[in-house]
Amino acid sequence: MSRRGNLDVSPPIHRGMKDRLDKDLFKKSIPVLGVKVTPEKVHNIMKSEPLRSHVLDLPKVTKVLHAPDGQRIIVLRVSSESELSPETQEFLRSESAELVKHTVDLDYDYWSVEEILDAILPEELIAEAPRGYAGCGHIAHINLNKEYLPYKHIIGQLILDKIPTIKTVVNKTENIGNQFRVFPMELLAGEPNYEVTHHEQGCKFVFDFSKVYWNSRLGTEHERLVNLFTPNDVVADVFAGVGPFAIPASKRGSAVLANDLNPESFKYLQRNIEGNKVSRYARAFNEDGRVFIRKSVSLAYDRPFPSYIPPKSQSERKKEAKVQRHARGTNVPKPSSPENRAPPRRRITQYVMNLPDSAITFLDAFRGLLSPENVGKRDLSGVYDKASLPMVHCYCFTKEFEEDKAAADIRQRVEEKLGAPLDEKASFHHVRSVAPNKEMFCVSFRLSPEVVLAS
Ligand SMILES: C[S@@+](CC[C@H](N)C(=O)[O-])C[C@H]1O[C@@H](n2cnc3c(N)ncnc32)[C@H](O)[C@@H]1O
Repeated sequence: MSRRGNLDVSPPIHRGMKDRLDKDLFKKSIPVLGVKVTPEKVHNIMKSEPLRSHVLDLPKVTKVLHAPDGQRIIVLRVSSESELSPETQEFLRSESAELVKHTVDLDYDYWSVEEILDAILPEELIAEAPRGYAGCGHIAHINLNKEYLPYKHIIGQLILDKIPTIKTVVNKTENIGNQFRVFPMELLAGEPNYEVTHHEQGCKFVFDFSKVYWNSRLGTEHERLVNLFTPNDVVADVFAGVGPFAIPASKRGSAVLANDLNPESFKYLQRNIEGNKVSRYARAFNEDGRVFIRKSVSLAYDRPFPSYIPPKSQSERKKEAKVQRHARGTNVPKPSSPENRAPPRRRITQYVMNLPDSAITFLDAFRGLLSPENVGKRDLSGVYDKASLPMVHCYCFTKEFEEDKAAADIRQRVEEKLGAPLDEKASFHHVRSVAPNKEMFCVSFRLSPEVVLAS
């Protein structure tokens, strides 16, 4: 029960309400006392020591009212005079303040999602009741356990009504997504509009939440990896989704080949590349991951990326404009752009593989990656160097919770697929606990000559 002083301000209980949220039933009138004073006295009396602690302090409820006779009423959190101490009563008399009756009316808009839910759910369901949602643009996404399903539309309507930025509420209906990691979902409340605009790492992502993979909980991991990359890198993102690694990496100057097999992800990936103005450094592909890995070296070699030019500061732009104005009409040669001087980027330096269920099973695609059978007659000498072959960042799940055991389990599965040992510098980063006995890790390692030149 929610109390303010002696007042019970919790919503009325309506257990058993299921299919439809009847907002009209959430009304409560609470009798209280008010102190009637002249407008000039309001401030001093409210702040005075004897009265201060008795003034009503409910969020969203006015504490000073205008009386029809021009006086003001300071609303108190007591319902009878006997709840005021003798000193307070004496103080009010000395100020010629009159005690009057007043009613505080609360309705549906007053209470929070949790307070109303607690008034509706059977008592045995309250402790474990869903207390939050994952937000993605204008969509709130919840994952209800089956005992809460009879209340799903009420829960959806509550979130919709109470959270101003939310326009659509969905429930994930199964835990098993399809090949593209897209989960079936049902609309609980709001508009059936699933195209969202979501921001991460200063980039804007547009995508259809019902047709592509997106997980806002991976934001920190996306950022961690992108921070490892530099403008010297050419990154091949094998399972790119709508671009949460690829777009921020290219915005920071890395060149990126981004691939996803889901045609919907590919469509939004292209749209996000354009929308974030990174087409110079990012290209989208729509291939199976294995095919993409095999082609990646040739893709970067045949159509190298221009070197990175950092955006000019305002003062640099002004200075350049001045030089150009000065040079106009004279024979002063135009300064050559830094792009013309720096070599183009054609060597892949990083592979990102975020498909944790099965990414490890794609690792054999790196065997013979740089072999003539895979790259044809292309001359890779001077491009790839045995000592600095590409890094691979491969996401995976393991049942092992302890870092040592998890690393041993992952190492064994990775080495089996690569057909070669990982070097001792390989690192194993714990990303998050997905479920009991399901830990997500990222293993990062450098490809070895033995693997990439295997026949
Ligand atoms: C777990 S999501 C990761 C997406 C994105 N990188 C992220 O971090 O949010 C895996 C992605 O792999 C794509 N995918 C699944 N199977 C694939 C395959 N065989 N080849 C290429 N992409 C695939 C899915 O469509 C999905 O977008």
